[in-house]
Amino acid sequence: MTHPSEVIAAAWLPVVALALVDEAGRLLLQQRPVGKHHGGLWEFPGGKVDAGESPREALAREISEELGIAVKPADCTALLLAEEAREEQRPVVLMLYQATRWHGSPRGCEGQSWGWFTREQALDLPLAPMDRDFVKRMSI
Ligand SMILES: Nc1nc2c([nH]c(=O)n2[C@@H]2O[C@H](COP(=O)(O)OP(=O)(O)OP(=O)(O)O)[C@@H](O)[C@H]2O)c(=O)[nH]1
Repeated sequence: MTHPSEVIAAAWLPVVALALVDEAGRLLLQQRPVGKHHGGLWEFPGGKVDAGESPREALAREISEELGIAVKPADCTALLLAEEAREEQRPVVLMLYQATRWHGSPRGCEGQSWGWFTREQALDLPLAPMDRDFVKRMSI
């Protein structure tokens, strides 16, 4: 029998993203590769939740793959939620978490541009739509 969670996953795409906040209150943002959905726009690091993963497990995996740093799932706090329709594809449901603790120094493991930005600097970037909404709603 099909489990209800499989039916849900077939109808929408669960994506997690992490707002890493440094001691100065800046946010880590990275640029999406050109040619992909939202190519060239800036976003929080993260990605799709794989089958069998919890959102926080997916975050820890994606952050390690993309930035080469270790974040403990328990240090990621759920923050905000947004949803975006896509033509001919499942809508994305983006879950934003926040962390102020990690191990290691971030680097662009996938060749992406990235940096630390104040809220105002972030809002001056060409952000992905849901990410712009998140930064506006954040109280850092
Ligand atoms: N990781 C991430 N994805 C975001 C953000 N905002 C946002 O709209 N998305 C969208 O969420 C979807 C899934 O993200 P992803 O990073 O796994 O996408 P991808 O195309 O790189 O997947 P792939 O690694 O399987 O090729 C993409 O359509 C992406 O544009 C964000 O802040 N972080």
